[in-house]
Formats: sequence, structure tokens, C-alpha cells
Amino acid sequence: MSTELTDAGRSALASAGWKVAATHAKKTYKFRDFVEAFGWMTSVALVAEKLNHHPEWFNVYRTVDVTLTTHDIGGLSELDLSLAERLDALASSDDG
Ligand SMILES: C[C@H](O)[C@H](O)[C@H]1CNC2=NC(N)=NC(=O)C2=N1
Repeated sequence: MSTELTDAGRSALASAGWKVAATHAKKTYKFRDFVEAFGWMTSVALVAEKLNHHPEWFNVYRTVDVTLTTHDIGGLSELDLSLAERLDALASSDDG
């Protein structure tokens, strides 16, 4: 069973630009074009498989809306914070 995210963890998500709600966190990523968006999603897919924790997302052209939540606790867990950190790191490594 995952552990519920602490208040400090919630603050960390908010500071990183995530919109934090009671049961989930959301962020919109915007890339240069569809290929960059989809490339990022492909990298994220491999990380998500490794973590066994997967984003809920919606892609239109160069925009990806992401929601993070942990089903087995019906809310945010430490796994969501770990995944968020990976998503942000992969998105900033796409900058150049
Ligand atoms: C059985 C398997 O461990 C679970 O379904 C995993 C897979 N990926 C998951 N991803 C997310 N975001 N939340 C989960 O609770 C979750 N659970």
C-alpha cells in the first residue's frame, strides 16, 4: 500500500507548478511541437513502467495535460511526487 503524501510533499508539488487538490495534482506541459510532446510522453512511459506508477494524461498537438493520483489510496502518495519530479526533469531536459 502506498503512503499518503505529507503536507511537505504537497507543498513541493505546488512549488513545482502542480495544481494540488485533495485527491490529485494536475499540470499542463507545452512543447515546441507534437513530436517533442510525444517524445516526452514516450520517455515518461518507460519511467512510469519502472516505477509501476502511471500518469493520466490528455494530449492535443503540443500540449499534454497530466493528472497524478494513486488509485489504491484514492489520493496523492509519495509515488505521485516521485513521478512528478521525473516528469519535470524530462520536460526541462527537452528545453534545448
Ligand atoms: C496493480 C498495479 O500495481 C497498480 O494498478 C498500479 C499501476 N499504476 C498506477 N498508476 C497510478 N497513477 N496509480 C496507481 O495507483 C497505480 N497502480
